[in-house]
Amino acid sequence: MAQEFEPVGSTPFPAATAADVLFQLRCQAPLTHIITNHVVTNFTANLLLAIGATPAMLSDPQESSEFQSLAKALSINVGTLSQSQAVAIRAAVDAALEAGNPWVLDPVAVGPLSLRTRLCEALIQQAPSAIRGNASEIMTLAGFESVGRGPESVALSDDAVEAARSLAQQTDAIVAVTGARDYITDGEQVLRVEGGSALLTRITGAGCALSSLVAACLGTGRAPLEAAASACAFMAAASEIAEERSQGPGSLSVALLDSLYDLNLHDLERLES
Ligand SMILES: Nc1ncnc2c1ncn2[C@@H]1O[C@H](COP(=O)(O)OP(=O)(O)O)[C@@H](O)[C@H]1O
Ligand SMILES: Cc1ncsc1CCOP(=O)(O)O
Ligand SMILES: [Mg+2]
Repeated sequence: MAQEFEPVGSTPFPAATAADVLFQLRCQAPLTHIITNHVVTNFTANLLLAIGATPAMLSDPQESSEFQSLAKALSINVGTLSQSQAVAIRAAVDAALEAGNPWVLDPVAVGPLSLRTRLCEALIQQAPSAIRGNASEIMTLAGFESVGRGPESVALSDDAVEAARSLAQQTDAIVAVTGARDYITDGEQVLRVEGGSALLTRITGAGCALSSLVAACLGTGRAPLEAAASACAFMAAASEIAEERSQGPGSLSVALLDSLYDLNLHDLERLES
């Protein structure tokens, strides 16, 4: 349920636009190449399939490069990065740019760890279409002061809006900073998605899967700001319904797949009330 809160400069994202992107997503089922961490691979693939996208998890450097001629979008996540995965990520991003495909970065736990931090700093110079992270990650990547605690945020998304805007201006990417409220910005306009379920923080992979859902929405060819905000709205609406149907984190993650499967305009409109 939406709260009485109007952060200066942000506007609520309309349900009707999200429903339109959902329709396009289901019509096109965009093939989305995902290089992600080994904690969330299965959950991410199931989540994309449930809503109607087509995930493909490939991580060999040569195949990652070749696959971009087939895929519509690429999702990169550094959650369990290794030196060899970094090679595949670089190959895939180069190929995505070559093919003209949109690509999304999820900078999991960027900051305290050098391998992923150096890679993320290099990747944001490579024209990502969107960057999705929690408040700590977005603040760190934007060069704002922040203390991270591994993959979990220690900051509020409400306090990371300026960092998100700054990062968007630095990179020309859409930046989505998520948390109790999600903010999605192109550096000027800031859209807001409210609602959802705090129980999402009690299962692993909600943020990672959301980043891949952003990539799938971008793969429809929709304008990146609307595509990224739509993915956030899908997760918020579906998790709100899933929480009502579940008893805790275990049943929530199953109920989330079910509610994404039959998500509709009516569900998305609940976020506005
Ligand atoms: N307190 C909360 N209430 C409702 N939804 C939340 C809350 N915290 C996070 N979420 C949602 O959980 C998903 C993952 O976001 P987040 O926790 O910020 O990412 P990460 O898992 O990368 O840390 C997003 O859809 C976000 O809106
Ligand atoms: C627990 C964990 N450890 C490394 S990656 C990862 C998953 C993080 O998932 P999310 O960022 O979606 O919470
Ligand atoms: Mg994360």
